[in-house]
Parts: sequence; C-alpha cells; structure tokens
Amino acid sequence: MTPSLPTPTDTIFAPASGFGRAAVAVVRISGPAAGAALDRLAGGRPEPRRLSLRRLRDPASHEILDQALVAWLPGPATATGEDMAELHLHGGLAVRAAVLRALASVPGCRPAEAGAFSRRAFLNGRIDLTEAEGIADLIDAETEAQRVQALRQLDGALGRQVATWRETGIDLLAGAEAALDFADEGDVDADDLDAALSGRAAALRDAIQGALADGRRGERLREGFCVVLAGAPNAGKSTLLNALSGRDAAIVSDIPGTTRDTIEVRCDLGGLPVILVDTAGLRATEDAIEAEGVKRTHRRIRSADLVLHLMPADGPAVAEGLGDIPTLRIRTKSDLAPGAGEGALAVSAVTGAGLDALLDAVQAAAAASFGQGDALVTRERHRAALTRAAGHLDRVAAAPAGFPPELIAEDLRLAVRALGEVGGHVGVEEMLDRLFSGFCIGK
Ligand SMILES: Nc1nc2c(ncn2[C@@H]2O[C@H](COP(=O)(O)OP(=O)(O)OP(=O)(O)O)[C@@H](O)[C@H]2O)c(=O)[nH]1
Ligand SMILES: [K+]
Ligand SMILES: [Mg+2]
Repeated sequence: MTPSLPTPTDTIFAPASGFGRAAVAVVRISGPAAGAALDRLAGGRPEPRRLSLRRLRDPASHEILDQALVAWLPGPATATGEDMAELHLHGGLAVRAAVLRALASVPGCRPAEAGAFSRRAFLNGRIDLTEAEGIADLIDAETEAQRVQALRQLDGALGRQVATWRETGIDLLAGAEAALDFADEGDVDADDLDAALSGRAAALRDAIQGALADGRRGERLREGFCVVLAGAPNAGKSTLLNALSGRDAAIVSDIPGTTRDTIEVRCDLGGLPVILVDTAGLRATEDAIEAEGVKRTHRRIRSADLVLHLMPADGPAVAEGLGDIPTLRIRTKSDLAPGAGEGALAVSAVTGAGLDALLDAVQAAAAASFGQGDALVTRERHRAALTRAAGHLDRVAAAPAGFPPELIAEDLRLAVRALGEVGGHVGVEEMLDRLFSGFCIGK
C-alpha cells in the first residue's frame, strides 16, 4: 500500500482492446460499483472468475444491447485490487458505443483516463512503480530484446532486488538507532557496533554499485542504439538511410544540402532496437537554414552511440574524424569506383553491394553496446535514486570511529528513503501523473 495517497472511490470503465472494428471488444470496469454495473446491465453477477454468456440491456430502456461474455471479479485479488468486471462484447463500433453509454448511466461510473487501471493497481499495492513502468515499457516494446527486458521488470526483477536492499537498509537503520539509545548507557562497546555497521553498509553499497556499473545497458535498450549517418553533402547519407531501413524516409537529390532536419527511423536489427539518424551534410555554408542543420548534425553526432562517416568512393577519403564517438568509415557509391577504398566498408545503394555487411556491422556494434546479461536498471529515475542511496551508504561505511551516531542514522534514513523511491514507496506523487498519463486508455 502507498498510504500517503488517497485511493479512488469512483468506478471507472474503458475498452481494454484496441479501437476500430474487431471480433471481440473487451470493456473493463473497476471500482466499488463494478458489481452494480453488472446488476444493471447483465441482470446480475455471475459466479466469480467465470465467463458467462449474458444479454446486456440498457438499464433505462431495457433494450438489448448485445450478447456478451461477462466476468465478475470481486476484489481485492484483482488486477487493480478493486472489484472488477469484464464485458467481452461483439467488436462492432455501435455495440461498444451503446454499452459504454449504458455504463456511463450507472451511478458512480465514469470513463477511465489513460493509465487509470494501472494507477489503481499501484495505489492498492498490487504492483510497485517498477512493475508499472514494466507495463508501460511492454506496451511500447518494438523489438524482442525490449519486450524481454520489460517483461523482466514487470515480473518484479528490479522491484524485488531493491526491496531486499531496502530491508537491509532498514535493518542497518534499526541497528544505528539502537546504538543511539545505548550510547548513553555505556554498557555496549560502541566501537564494535560501528565496525559491524560500516562493514554491512559497505557491502550494501557495493551491491548497489554493482548493479549501477552496467554501462547503462538497460536504459540504452529502452531508448535504442543510436546510429548517426554523417558526412559531406551528397555523400549519399539519405540514400543509405532509405536503403538500410527499407523505407522512403528521407528526400534524396543530386543537390548538395538537400537534408536540413535530422530524420530518424527506428529499426529492428535482429531483435535489437536501432535508431538510424540521417543528418545535414557537413560543410561551411552561408545559408542560415542549412547552417542550423549543420549545427544539429554536430549535436546528434555528440549523442550518437555509433557514427557512420560516409565518403563517396569516387572522391577522396577524408582523414579527419568526427569527434571521439565510435565511428565506422564507409565508402558510398561503390558502383562508381569499384575497388576504391580498400579495407573500408564499401556500399552501393544502387547495386545493394555491401549493405548486408554494413547491417551486420551495425548489429554487432549494437549487440556489443547492449552487452551480455540482463540489466536491472532501465530508467534514469532508478539510476538517480540508487546512486543517491549508494552515496549515503558510502558515507556510513567511511565514517571514522567516534563519528556522531545521529549523522550515521540520518544517512541510513536517506539511503532507505532513496531505495523506497524506486518502488514508489515514498516521494513519488509528482511523477505518477507523468508515468500513468503515458499509458493508453484501458490500461
Ligand atoms: N551511383 C550512385 N549514386 C548514389 C548512391 N547513393 C546516392 N547516390 C546519389 O548521390 C546523390 C546524393 O544523394 P543523397 O542521398 O541525397 O546524399 P546526402 O548525403 O543525403 O546529401 P545531403 O542531404 O545534400 O547532404 C543523389 O543523386 C543520389 O542518387 C550510390 O550508391 N550510387
Ligand atoms: K543531396
Ligand atoms: Mg540528405
């Protein structure tokens, strides 16, 4: 439970399946009036947790709205922790609209806003914040690796680990507070207590830092591996972006300076999320708009995970690099100068030569960047809180003998608090809206 936040008293409903026509449309209802909604529309509540075929009627006109499979799910052992009901309707637009209208006429029932069901699940302690984030990530997952990571988090991998750390922190805090109490009595050896406490604080700090030392794998997997295509105007960047992504995403022309805005295409390379970014060609220019484009190119290069530095095979190879970001030098238009650029990756968007080898190289770089093994930390939010916790524990571990026990207890309290933030046990009100409003209606 998250006692600081009030639990809702109204009842919400929303289609849980997608919009548009379908064979079946599922409407979920959650809240204290869920049972009453079934009484009114379905003529009563069927046996709990069984799908039963019912006629749904408009409560006012008694007109039949649909023949539906109906489920009655009394709380608290439900997804939201509240009484819930599900209506599996025929998936026509008019059917769904009529049933939603009828539900809105039930006293205490109103349409759900985005993420409202997950929010209630969190408020009622059915999921912690990391699991709620896992749901959001699972819905957003575009590739296999993202799906697996989101499912791990939804399954509680991060939440359980942090809860265990928090328990340890609470233990340490209890020990420190006991030491505070005994300090006056003088019958315990304060030095022994200090040594044990700092040893355990150091171990906890090390465990947290171990999880943080993951090269931001988890965040990267959520965000995608960013590959920036850069080079002189007309190097063939936009053509290559289109060829690699199999989409006509960027405008191609023989006029140098065609691309001004950066253009992003998200791709799935062997299950890994890769973002290909086309940029404005790099050159000194008098044209204010093109100059802004060049500025953006430099910005994107700085935030790239990998830069593809493109040079036409029928021109000179450029010696200077584009900064210290990992870079692959690519000779483009290899059809125009076969054999040029020995050693470099040579590609032709016209013949398709070298494209598979380039995709393999990008995929290998992405795989190396995402690394082996599962990351626990998947968001900056987790990283910030865990880093703070480790910092407080470090102060406890490093405290010299005779350090005021009040200050040690305060650091432990702050460490426990920071760990609590990860699962949403403390101090999260302000970020709930942000998280849950990113969900779809019905989730
Ligand atoms: N023969 C040949 N021509 C190519 C190849 N790739 C691109 N081109 C041509 O090169 C010209 C420039 O291509 P773009 O893709 O617009 O080049 P860009 O690097 O995006 O250019 P800017 O956006 O102006 O910086 C176009 O006329 C393309 O058709 C290739 O592999 N072979
Ligand atoms: K061009
Ligand atoms: Mg271009």
